[in-house]
Amino acid sequence: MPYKPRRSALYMPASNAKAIAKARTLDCDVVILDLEDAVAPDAKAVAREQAVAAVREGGFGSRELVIRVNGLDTEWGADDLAATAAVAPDAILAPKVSTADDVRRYAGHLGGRAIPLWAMVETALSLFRLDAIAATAPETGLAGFVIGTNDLAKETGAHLDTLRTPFVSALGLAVAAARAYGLIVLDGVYNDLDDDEGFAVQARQAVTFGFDGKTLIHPRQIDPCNRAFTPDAAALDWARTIIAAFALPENASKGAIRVDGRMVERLHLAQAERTVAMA
Ligand SMILES: CC(C)(COP(=O)(O)OP(=O)(O)OC[C@H]1O[C@@H](n2cnc3c(N)ncnc32)[C@H](O)[C@@H]1OP(=O)(O)O)[C@@H](O)C(=O)NCCC(=O)NCCSC(=O)C[C@H](O)C(=O)O
Ligand SMILES: [Mg+2]
Repeated sequence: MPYKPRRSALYMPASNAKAIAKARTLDCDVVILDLEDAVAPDAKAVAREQAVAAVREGGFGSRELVIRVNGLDTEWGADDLAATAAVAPDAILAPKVSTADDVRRYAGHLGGRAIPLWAMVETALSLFRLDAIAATAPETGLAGFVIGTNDLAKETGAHLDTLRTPFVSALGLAVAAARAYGLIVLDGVYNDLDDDEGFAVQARQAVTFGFDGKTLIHPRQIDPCNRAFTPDAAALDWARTIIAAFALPENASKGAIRVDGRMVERLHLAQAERTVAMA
């Protein structure tokens, strides 16, 4: 499968027509039209109509277009799923997934259409069910996890700091569960819109955890996020050095070699190839 960048995934309320129009010009890899928590109850119907119209009209170029629906336990969830499944966005994002059966319920509302499902990891219960939730991928079309640190903080009573100290183990386990079943995995949002330094610190932490990208709430977070998730010149040089070393005839049958004083194995070759593809 060719590498598809999901470094920056910008949420916007689908009730905000101006934001949707602006998204077509922004440098994010993924656009998430939100029907859920960013939309007030009396704007839910308009948001749904505008999200559906946005998919129909297109104009988002190479950006992936994802719609986050309301939960199936709300009065809007089933209608959101029916309307969005009919226009088939690049993925449908299901909120507040707690169990494997929750994913099956969302998948059951897609009318048999093969639309990738992404699941929010944002309930306390989900943290104990990550393996079972991710394992539904072949049967449900589950293709991604998106972390929801705001809801996790709300449910657990934890205080969110820049480095998400209360959730470090949860973040690591979510990445591991996603990788175990071939899902993509996106980090949560950074709420402090004017704190560029804090955002950069958190984005670097997300890269360290192995996330594919980070969800965002404002256009000003896109460039620093893309920078954080794009391999820098040193990483790219090192990746190319590893690829070149394994391409030498004398290394053709070796599993581990010495490169610039470091042990390098074929698993590092695979990582190096991914780095070059990302760059
Ligand atoms: C947070 C905001 C409400 C701030 O809005 P505002 O103060 O109006 O922003 P600015 O004046 O700075 O906007 C400048 C221009 O940029 C456009 N803009 C702003 N935000 C977005 C956006 N997200 N997408 C596209 N365009 C955006 C404005 O329209 C201005 O444009 P222009 O007039 O042409 O200059 C607002 O940023 C916002 O609504 N953000 C998204 C909120 C959202 O979607 N939240 C839901 C997801 S977060 C979450 O719930 C995660 C998870 O579930 C969890 O539990 O953690
Ligand atoms: Mg949430």
